[in-house]
Amino acid sequence: MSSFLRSMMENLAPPSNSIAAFPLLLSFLVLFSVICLLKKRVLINNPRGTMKNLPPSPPKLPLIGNLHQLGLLAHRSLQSLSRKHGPLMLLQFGSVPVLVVSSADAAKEIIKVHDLAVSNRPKLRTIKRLLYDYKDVSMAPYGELWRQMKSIYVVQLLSNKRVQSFRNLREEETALMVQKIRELGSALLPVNLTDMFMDLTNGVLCRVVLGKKYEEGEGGDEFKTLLRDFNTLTGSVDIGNFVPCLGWVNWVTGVDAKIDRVAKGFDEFLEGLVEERLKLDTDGGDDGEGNNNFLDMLLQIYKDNSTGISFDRDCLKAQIMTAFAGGTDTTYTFLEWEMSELLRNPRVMRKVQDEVREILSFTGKPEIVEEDLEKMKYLKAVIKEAFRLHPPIPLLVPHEAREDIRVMGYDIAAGTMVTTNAWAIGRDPSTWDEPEEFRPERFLNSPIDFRGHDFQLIPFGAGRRGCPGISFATVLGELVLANLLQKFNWSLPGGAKGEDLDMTECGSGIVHRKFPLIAVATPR
Ligand code: HEM
Repeated sequence: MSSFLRSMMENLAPPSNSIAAFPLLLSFLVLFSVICLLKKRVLINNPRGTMKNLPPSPPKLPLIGNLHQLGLLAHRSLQSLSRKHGPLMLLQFGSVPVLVVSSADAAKEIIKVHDLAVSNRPKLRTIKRLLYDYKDVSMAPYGELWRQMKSIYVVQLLSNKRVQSFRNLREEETALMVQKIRELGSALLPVNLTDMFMDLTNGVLCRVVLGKKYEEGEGGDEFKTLLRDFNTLTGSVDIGNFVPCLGWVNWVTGVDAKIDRVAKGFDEFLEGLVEERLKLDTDGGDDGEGNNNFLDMLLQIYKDNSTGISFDRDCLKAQIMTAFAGGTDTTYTFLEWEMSELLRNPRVMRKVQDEVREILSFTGKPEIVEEDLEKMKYLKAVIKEAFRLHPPIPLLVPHEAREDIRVMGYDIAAGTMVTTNAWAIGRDPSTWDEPEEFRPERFLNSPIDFRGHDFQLIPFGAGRRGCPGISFATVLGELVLANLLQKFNWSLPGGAKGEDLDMTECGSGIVHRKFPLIAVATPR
């Protein structure tokens, strides 16, 4: 409370509990608040003599601003706030201004007009410690290091040609999962699809990124735990980022110690891998995947001085971490939601099964191969619809404005964090007819795609900082889904109906199912 207000109240306060002076006190308080608000507005609007038109904001608390309004599922809380305050809304997380983007038009204007200006990432304390001082491509500030790493990802590690080259590996890992499901199904045992998808994506990413799989007993368990902790830590809100004087909270709650343990555990693991690979190289050995893996490709660039690209060992390890962590949980979460929606919607399940089975019987082949996927139009529509309703990272990855910009008539200051609510955009009734319904037909005669050109569907983000793993993730998703639908009939345990399936969400960065997806597979 300001000394002015305090002294005014002291002067006005009657000696007894008399209420006689109350209306007068109230009038003064109202007048004082109005003066304060006007003064504040003039200060905000006119720091250098120029009027600023800020986006609407909900009221905030001292010190923490709007942080208390985030809730456990931030994408949902932000959606309800944006319904009140509009598709461009300015929140305050402690000392950090945060622009929340909740409509396709607003996202389009930001990416089409201001992509370069918002291509920074905010500096977050947990990320700094887990990702080698922001040396990985996903959280590096906009600049030379990011440009070089992103071009390695786009041109070398995840180019269409490279993604094609992982085809055998994808088919092998999918066949392994199908075999496990078949065994459970034949023994009339339910299948934990969440575990199956986690193992599958873990296996694929291990082979693609590291060149080999880590099974249980070979450090595989420890690796999985580290990865789970990594994703939980990077997705959680660290209040010290926004309210520096509360930075000690993570120390008291033990989160700091956990970050140190995970960072150290991963560094030891990655260091061991790099050493092992460098030694193999000297001995002229083979790593099992014919050097067609990210680690070997990155090592080649790391050692080769003629490419014009140079990075240190920490940077190398940071890229491996990102590819692995960025690719595994997102892809398994996407498979989990996709199958959940099919189990909840038997009509759609039958229709997509008919399509997959018909195409396979037409080709006369015993197994689905990737060329067949091209013909599966309804399956592709199912995947788009699942991405619309369940983008695995509902709030995408935050950006940061590098300079002052003007969006839809509002002034946004340099340093503002920019968060896009892809989840809310996918359910916006002004864009989508019956947005809460799982209706893949809406995509059948529509050119809308999720590759970053159609802003009403952006589960992978868009623009310069958009995800380079789109083809990698979708071709795997299509192959897995087509196999599961072709080879098995699916139902829920105990004869439960689709509408009984619990769809509760959980998690803050990557949002997955709260409860594992359990289903019964009947082999055909
Ligand atoms: C369903 C699967 C996936 C989803 C939904 C997804 C989603 C995203 C999103 C929302 C972003 C941030 C975009 C933005 O800032 O605007 C991102 C960035 C990124 N993703 Fe993915 N991703 C997936 C799979 C993958 C895979 C498989 C890889 C690599 C193996 C990958 C690597 C990356 C990288 C390196 C970035 C950082 C790009 C940058 O900052 O320039 N992602 N992803």
